Amino acid sequence: MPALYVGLMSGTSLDGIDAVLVEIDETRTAHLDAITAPMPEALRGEILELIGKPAGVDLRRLGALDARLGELFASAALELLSRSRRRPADIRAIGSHGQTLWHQPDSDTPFTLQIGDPNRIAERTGITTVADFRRRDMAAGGQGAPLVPAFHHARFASPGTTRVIVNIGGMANITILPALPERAPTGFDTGPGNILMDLHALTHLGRPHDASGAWAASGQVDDALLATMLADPYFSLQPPKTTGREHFNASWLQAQTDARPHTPPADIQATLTELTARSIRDAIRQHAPDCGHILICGGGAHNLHLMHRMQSLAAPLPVASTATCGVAPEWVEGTAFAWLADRTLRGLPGNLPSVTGARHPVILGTIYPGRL
Ligand SMILES: Nc1ncnc2c1ncn2[C@@H]1O[C@H](COP(=O)(O)OP(=O)(O)OP(=O)(O)O)[C@@H](O)[C@H]1O
Ligand SMILES: CC(=O)N[C@H]1[C@@H]2OC[C@@H](O2)[C@@H](O)[C@@H]1O[C@H](C)C(=O)O
Repeated sequence: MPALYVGLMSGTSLDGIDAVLVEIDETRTAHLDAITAPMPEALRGEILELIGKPAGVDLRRLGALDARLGELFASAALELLSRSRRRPADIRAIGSHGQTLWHQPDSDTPFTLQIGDPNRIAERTGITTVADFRRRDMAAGGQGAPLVPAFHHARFASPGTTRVIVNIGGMANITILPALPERAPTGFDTGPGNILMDLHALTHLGRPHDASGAWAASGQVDDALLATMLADPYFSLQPPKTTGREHFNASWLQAQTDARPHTPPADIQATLTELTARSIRDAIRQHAPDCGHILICGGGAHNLHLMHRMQSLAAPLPVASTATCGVAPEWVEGTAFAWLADRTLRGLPGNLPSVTGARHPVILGTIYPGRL
């Protein structure tokens, strides 16, 4: 019997909350409807302030933010239901990723912190909510990310062809789906996705992103700057590996551009776009030399200049959007968290140890019951 789920995703770009209505049965996952609820500017500012000054966190603000984000996630789910004319009773569960505030998998005490109180989501919507997906994988020795590769495998694997799924959100991550179905998928974060381009566009254009990459397309790549950026040790680390705003952030960008004070802003944008495209291409070349097909998802799929650069760097390999395989690129992550919630409710593991480095597969997440 198919069941309906809602996937909620608020990613590292902080551009909004994706809420996706998904129908799942034994053999198929189909997304039926979706909305993006805007992230209120004040909340976005508070999140960035907390992430930017981790040593000076005010616990009262952190607690309040957790509660307010939970309410916002609940509102996004209810808005989606009202738009698609469904009642809470029609929905088996919500899978909520939460908002990552900090992710530190490689320290003495590894931890990852997502907020957006799931109790509030369950209480406001009355729907059973699954959340806190990353920490069990980390407790089992994994990176706690990326988690979407298991869904990529279920939805996009194509026996006979090695496919690479590339998510270009704030950060970028790849999933390698081997041609031989008996081989386990692999994957990792390749580095920055849109985050550095977004930061630079905000500073110089006053806009949250470089629409379609038009500004980057007007500039020239600064090869020396690109080489310095690519020399960042993260790019040569071997997987399993994950990264985030803790490393690739405004200070990182400032340090890079300070070293090249004469490079015009449009050229820096062209170079940042090239950094994203090159680091993804290099990761695919090194880790999936037999790749036959690249599929792109995440908001970066809407950056035409970035897509052209990916196509040109990967040629003759075909590079296409996941839309060509039936899932619009902006809804893949939300759909994945609905799928992961279904795995949890069915008592099935959601992590891939071959991706996260965990010692073994685990059932991910915590279940917050809906209304009686
Ligand atoms: N039309 C567009 N032109 C250029 N860039 C775009 C466009 N639409 C979306 N983007 C980019 O996509 C980003 C959002 O992508 P997405 O929602 O996949 O990220 P996320 O889920 O927040 O991040 P992550 O996957 O790292 O958690 C925006 O911040 C912007 O940079
Ligand atoms: C800690 C965290 O939130 N990581 C995100 C982030 O955004 C992209 C990349 O870095 C990926 O590792 C992960 O998200 C996706 C949804 C994942 O877990 O697959």
